[in-house]
Amino acid sequence: MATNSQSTLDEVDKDGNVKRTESTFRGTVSSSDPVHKPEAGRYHLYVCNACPWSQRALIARALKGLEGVIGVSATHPTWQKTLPDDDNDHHYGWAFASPDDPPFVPPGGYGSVPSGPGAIPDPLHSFKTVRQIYDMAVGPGKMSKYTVPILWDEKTKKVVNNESSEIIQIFNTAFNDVEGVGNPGLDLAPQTDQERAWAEEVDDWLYNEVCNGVYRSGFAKTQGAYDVAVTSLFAHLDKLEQVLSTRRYLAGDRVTLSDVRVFPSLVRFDEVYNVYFKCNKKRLVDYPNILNYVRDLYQSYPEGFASTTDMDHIRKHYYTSHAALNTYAIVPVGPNFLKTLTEPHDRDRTF
Ligand SMILES: N[C@@H](CCC(=O)N[C@@H](CS)C(=O)NCC(=O)O)C(=O)O
Repeated sequence: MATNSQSTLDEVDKDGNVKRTESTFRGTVSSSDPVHKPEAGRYHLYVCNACPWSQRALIARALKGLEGVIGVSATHPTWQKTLPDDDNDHHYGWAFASPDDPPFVPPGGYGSVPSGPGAIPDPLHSFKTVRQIYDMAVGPGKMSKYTVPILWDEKTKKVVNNESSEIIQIFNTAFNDVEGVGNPGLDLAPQTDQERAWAEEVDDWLYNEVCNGVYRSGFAKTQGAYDVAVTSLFAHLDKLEQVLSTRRYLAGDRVTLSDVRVFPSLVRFDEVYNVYFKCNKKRLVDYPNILNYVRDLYQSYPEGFASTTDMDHIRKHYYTSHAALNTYAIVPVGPNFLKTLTEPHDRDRTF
């Protein structure tokens, strides 16, 4: 396993398999937590709109109506040098910008990328990079990776949690008694023991083989590692297609956290993973049930699923951030998947 990997791109074992390290901060917000109590205006969410794990947090925040209670900042989609004045530091990662700032030059030195309207600078500390957030929380040089999303506690100046699957659970439960929450009664958790067991199983294989499976395919550093990852990815997309032939949502008769977890990976598939990560055995549009499921979420819950889908940032980020994979930072034309998403679906008639 590569040590001190500074990005998922470099987290590979000796056989070229991607091995994602666990998230570091696993705290929670709760009235029974000794430190992080639920309060309006105390917590801030740092994201990149292009990042699927960040979009999970944005969807949960929007569905629960937490916009007035938890602020958000969104980085520029193109990675930058995070210590630009230090010639001995070679880390590239997330940097903040405002839509009026000059375009960023991608890491390979070619091209020029405007932030687009989706970038939101940091209002709390005017942080220039995500690296500075971690440096403030734990001190410089303590972290080897600087990932988003981050749930930040402004009162203690600490990172509460940087694991998307847990941030969405915090958003679902922690702030329901706080004034100003738009949708405190909405429960995104599975409701019965049976649904909970099923959700756990589905979440597990979807995370390993699909959501992370696209990265295991796209960042693999040997043919063998890629072959294993991509074969399993399509076997599990076939399985998802089957699952969605008998149920409208993943884990129950309404939207749950399982849908929140998988949607961001599916919505990126045809624009990015199919091309950039070499996941091109099939496209998402070749799976009728999956396609209509994504359309259903996008159209039926636009505040959660559509408003948080920033296809401009999605396309810009992947194609312009990794000099080793796309030196000249050319963004391919794409199939206009957003248009496909607005076309009619059959889910309400089928279920
Ligand atoms: N397990 C984390 C993964 C977060 C993650 O890998 N985020 C990516 C963005 S898509 C990141 O910030 N990568 C920075 C890097 O690899 O240097 C979660 O689900 O929250």
